[in-house]
Amino acid sequence: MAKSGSLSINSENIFPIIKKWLYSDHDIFYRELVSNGCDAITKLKKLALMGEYEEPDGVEYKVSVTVNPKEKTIQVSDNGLGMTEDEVEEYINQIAFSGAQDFLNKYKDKANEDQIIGHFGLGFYSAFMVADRVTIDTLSYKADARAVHWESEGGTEYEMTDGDKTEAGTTITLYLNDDSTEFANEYRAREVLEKYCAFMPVEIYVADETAEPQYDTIEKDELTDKDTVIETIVEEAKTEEKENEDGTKETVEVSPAREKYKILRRPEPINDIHPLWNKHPNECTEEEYKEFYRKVFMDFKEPLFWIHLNMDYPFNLKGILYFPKINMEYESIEGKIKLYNNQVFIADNIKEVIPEFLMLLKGVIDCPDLPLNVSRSALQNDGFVKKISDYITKKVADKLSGMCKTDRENYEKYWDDINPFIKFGCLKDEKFAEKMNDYIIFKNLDSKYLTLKDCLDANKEKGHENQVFYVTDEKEQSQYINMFKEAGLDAVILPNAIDSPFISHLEQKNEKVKFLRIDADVNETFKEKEEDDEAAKEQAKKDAESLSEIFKKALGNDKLEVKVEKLKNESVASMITVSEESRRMADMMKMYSMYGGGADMFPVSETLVLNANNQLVKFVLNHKDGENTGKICQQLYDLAKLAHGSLSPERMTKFIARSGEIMMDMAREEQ
Ligand SMILES: Nc1ncnc2c1ncn2[C@@H]1O[C@H](COP(=O)(O)OP(=O)(O)OP(=O)(O)O)[C@@H](O)[C@H]1O
Repeated sequence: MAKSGSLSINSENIFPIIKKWLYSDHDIFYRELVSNGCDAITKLKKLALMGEYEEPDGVEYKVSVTVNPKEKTIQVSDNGLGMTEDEVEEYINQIAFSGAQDFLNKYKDKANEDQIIGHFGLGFYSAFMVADRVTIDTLSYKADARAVHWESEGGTEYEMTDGDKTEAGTTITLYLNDDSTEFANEYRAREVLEKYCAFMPVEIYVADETAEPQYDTIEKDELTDKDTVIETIVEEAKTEEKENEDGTKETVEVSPAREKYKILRRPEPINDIHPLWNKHPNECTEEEYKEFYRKVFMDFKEPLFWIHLNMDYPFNLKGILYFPKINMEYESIEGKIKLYNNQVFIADNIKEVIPEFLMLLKGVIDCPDLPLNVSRSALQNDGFVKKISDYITKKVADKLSGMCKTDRENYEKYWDDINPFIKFGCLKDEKFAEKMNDYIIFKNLDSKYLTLKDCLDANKEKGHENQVFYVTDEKEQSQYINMFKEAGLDAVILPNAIDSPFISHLEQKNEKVKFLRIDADVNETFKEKEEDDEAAKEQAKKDAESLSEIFKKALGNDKLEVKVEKLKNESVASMITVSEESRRMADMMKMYSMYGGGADMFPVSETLVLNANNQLVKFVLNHKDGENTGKICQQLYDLAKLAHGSLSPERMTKFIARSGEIMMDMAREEQ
């Protein structure tokens, strides 16, 4: 048999396009060739099961990748079903080629963002991305099949002759082009194969033909039939001289003579052919889940918990989603969901399949039914893909709500870590929000966890119907927290950036409910009852106007909002309140300003609240033009500001100088 032909229909341009188009990740040729080898083995195993093929005794199915950096070659060998001459003609010369051509016709004009997921569908011809010359040596499993040798340079012309393969299977040899020699490096090969093939269903071995052989020494009883013994090492018995009671000496054996073997290092497959996600959840242990997580994500912090997805109908989907432990202060939250198709890695974080908010998790999803040889935008509009995404969302919500109902203790324990994720999910996905509605909890000032209803009920009792008070920063808002506690009021702690949009979302859903930061206003409970006496009211009004004037003048700020209240707690002189609306608006602008908007367009409107019951405030009112009045006003304003967070550097410098002066005055008085 000798046959040559041209693959060319009008193919001159095709291979340059393949090379260029896939330039960014042409390492996928490894995946394509190795997965073809796995497929060939899986098919042969099926034939054997059906009785159409008799397996040779002791057959070990495997795909071997052998690199040779000196010759710049790569061989991918399998002992699968192989191909007859007719099959090479059909599958390689016609189908594979037309497959490659189809693929290009469809996608060559598309921009990068419309990339085909994982470039499925290119198959065997991806070899030409990295090789100038490719050969196939194959022998079909069929009884009287003849071995075939196929070769092609540049991928457009081929030659077929008799081959010399004697065992069923296929060996593909790539003669790498000068740009791609890196792939003949064993470590590079391992890196690529570990990325794409880590869970393929047939054992994959990698070796460098040119590397020096490596050896191990094993005990005699560890030897198996598969080992190649290089040398038998005889360790002589160890003896010791021992003195008997009667003073005579004797030599005793402490360890017997031993035989050991020096063997060729046993090859280890690079993959795990039984990934944990394929096991039934009932059969997996906690340690197995953790081990799998460490191995796949190289994250040595333990995950909080996980969800094992296992579905056969109406579509096939398996996977494990982990909730990672997040250190909010130092890390941005960035998850990783690896997508597989029948144990073949496709890509990370494909947002068309996995709901965006789930991208914060880490996990693996294997879905053989996914139409992956289509473009991303087509995937996005695919009803089936939407169903998959909905299923995953539902499973996550079920797990969380189930935990809240039956394992509340752990749910609370994890809440601080998982709540940003849940809140993000509620904002992004209406269905998820609905399912999670009753399982959103809030940590209060006593570190207890309450539902929204609990908070509303408690506040209603205290006369604050439909209001929820919250703290965003326990240090900055400590003055207010203390006042709240003294008054027997409660607030919830919402420290994360996501909380601000989340509470707006809750307010939209529960129309009457209003969230107020603890410093948004002076709470009615802190104030003395208003006087009934008209004259007293009139006087209070006048005093307030007068105080406002004095402070504005002393602080040189006409626009300052001043409010005078009679607080029950006389020791409080001044405090700052910040209007809820303007603060939220400013927070939002701050968030947008990261994307180029102006943060200063919406200044936060703050009010200086003075306590008319406080002695210092009274002093100011009665000593409008006093020598120290200005200083006292400034100091009271700065103190209020300090209790509310911090001063600007400039203001802080003045504050320290002024405090010094005040103490100096006190010292002088004592003299
Ligand atoms: N190692 C192999 N052993 C046996 N047959 C093979 C082997 N490699 C390829 N083939 C045959 O050649 C055909 C074409 O291969 P190719 O990789 O181009 O596409 P595919 O595997 O069918 O599809 P895709 O890779 O796009 O999922 C295969 O369907 C298979 O029949």
